[in-house]
Amino acid sequence: MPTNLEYPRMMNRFLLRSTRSSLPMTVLRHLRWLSTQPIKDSFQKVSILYGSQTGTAQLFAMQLQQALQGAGKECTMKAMAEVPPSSLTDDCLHLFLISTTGVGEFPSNAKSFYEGLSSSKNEAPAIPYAIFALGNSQAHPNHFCAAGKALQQAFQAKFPSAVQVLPVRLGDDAVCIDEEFDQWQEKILHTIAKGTENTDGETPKCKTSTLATETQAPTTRIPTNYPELHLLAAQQSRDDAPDLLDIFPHFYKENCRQRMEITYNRNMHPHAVVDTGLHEMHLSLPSGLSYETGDHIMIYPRNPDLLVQAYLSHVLEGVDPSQVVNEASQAGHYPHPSGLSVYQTLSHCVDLTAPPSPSFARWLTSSKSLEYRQQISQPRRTVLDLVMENPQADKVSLADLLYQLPPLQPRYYSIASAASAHPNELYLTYRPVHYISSRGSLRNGLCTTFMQNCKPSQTIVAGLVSNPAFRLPLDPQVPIILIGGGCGVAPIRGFLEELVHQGTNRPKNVSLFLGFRDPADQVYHELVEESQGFLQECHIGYASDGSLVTKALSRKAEFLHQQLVTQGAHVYICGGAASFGAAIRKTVTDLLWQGNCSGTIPDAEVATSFLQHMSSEGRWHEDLSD
Ligand SMILES: Cc1cc2nc3c(=O)[nH]c(=O)nc-3n(C[C@H](O)[C@H](O)[C@H](O)COP(=O)(O)O)c2cc1C
Repeated sequence: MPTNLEYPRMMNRFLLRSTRSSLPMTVLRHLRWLSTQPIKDSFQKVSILYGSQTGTAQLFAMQLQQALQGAGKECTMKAMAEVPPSSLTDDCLHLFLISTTGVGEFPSNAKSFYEGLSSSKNEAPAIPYAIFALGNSQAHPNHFCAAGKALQQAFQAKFPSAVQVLPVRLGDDAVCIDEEFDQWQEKILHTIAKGTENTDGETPKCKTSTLATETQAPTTRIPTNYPELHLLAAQQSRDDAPDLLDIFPHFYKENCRQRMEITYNRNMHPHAVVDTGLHEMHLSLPSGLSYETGDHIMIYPRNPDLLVQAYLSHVLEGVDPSQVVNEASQAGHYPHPSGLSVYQTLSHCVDLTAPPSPSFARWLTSSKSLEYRQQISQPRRTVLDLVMENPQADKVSLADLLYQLPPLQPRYYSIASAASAHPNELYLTYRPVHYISSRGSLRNGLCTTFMQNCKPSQTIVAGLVSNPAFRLPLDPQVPIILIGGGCGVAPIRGFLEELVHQGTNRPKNVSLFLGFRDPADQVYHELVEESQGFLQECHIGYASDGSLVTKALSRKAEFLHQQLVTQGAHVYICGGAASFGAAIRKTVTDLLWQGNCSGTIPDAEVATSFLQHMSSEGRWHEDLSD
């Protein structure tokens, strides 16, 4: 799920609902079993296990650990890969936080656990456990929380005696995952408290039927129970260092430990009054590094200096930015590299633009009845905003910030060039995000603004990410349908360039449907012209005059029906998940059955399963952003 365009997380459409009557039999069986077991001792010890690709599940795991330790529990936290399934015991509650990556895949630090579980023999004891799954339903509707669901199924199949103490919770990036996690965490604390308080022999009750629908705000926690930070006098300040590669290379993911030089970075529409047009960046590849057309790239941004200064002046008044956060003191709990100065940590390691978690926001605003989505996450209010708006509130310590804010994560982008045409460099197409929040403040996308401000000859820290599910078919006779909206043109540009580079023998069997805001966004005229030799259909439309891609697709219903149903075409959809991706999926589903061209797809249900079948056959490819 690349983000050539950074949008704030899409907000709530629906809440997950789970009722006891809709629970599978296996879960009901476990719940009945649970109600007869003396579980209070199991909950004295808690083990948190996370599988996280870009850090969110890990951050939630850390918050959970602090909340549990604050509640007096003995609590460990590890990546799932560090723990073999055979080591799980029944004297400890196991809490899994697991995201989904790739196309329905396990994060790399959870894969070995799942493989071990899948090959286990059914001899495990009654292990108590609960799962919080992370995913994005808009960007990945067919693989939503696939890893979390697969983990639960493997538990049920392989460890039939294991006890699921809460139904699996599917946290959705497209809704408000921080709030969903907060509610789940509250349930966990509540369940544990009930289990351990239950000293009179009464059996603990697991209120499964209401768990996923209750939305009352948690009120109790104040996030201050983390270990103390030890600060040392500055040795030598390197605050101007553009990255941490020389200072702390392990800060970056393994495939991201290289600098790439920017050779070109330009607004493709230089006369625009507002600088939100499509931009193109070229990066020179270090020797030995190669990519395939359709791959992604991860880029590490840093917080703008002005923002770091603002936090130092208004939030952390009196903190010396050159002091070094001491290595020895944090004993494995500190979430950032120790040995860095406060300034470096604020620049590179914490996301200063992220909204605080629900509990931190409540604490900052001294409000227990805060409407988190409406008041914090939708307008993307930051700790800086809340501190400046609530001068009477308690002072935020350096530890509050460093333990509570999400770690600054790399952002994914689709590569916009063909590897065959540019083996030593790659292109990115991105749109700088600047928008006015619902409370009237100007917001800038962190990574796109960082990229926009980069100059040629500067370097950035980046890494290639293979995307094997997003490749052109090897057989040139197979028809191809490319559908892109806005920044979704990036991977399509790569494919067109690849096809042009393959030469003139290609049959005329590629259809191109591109949609932009207005004609100024159509920055790839020349490439489209060069592609005419193999383009069977070519539609370029603009929202500004109503010539939408969905309308063009509907006009071509019969042709598309034939391509999809009888010609075995491959379809590629690239753009925003919530707006573009969902609209294209609906249009294609409708045209498949409403045109009733062949009579083989009689209704919407059959059309939907036809698309799912295309997806499992590897003919329906999506590259959608949040
Ligand atoms: C490259 C990539 C691929 C993803 N694939 C899926 C997916 O197949 N299914 C899904 O539900 N969510 C998917 N997501 C969304 C993540 O699961 C979601 O953003 C989650 O909060 C990330 O958690 P993490 O930072 O702990 O890895 C994907 C995200 C990225 C960046």
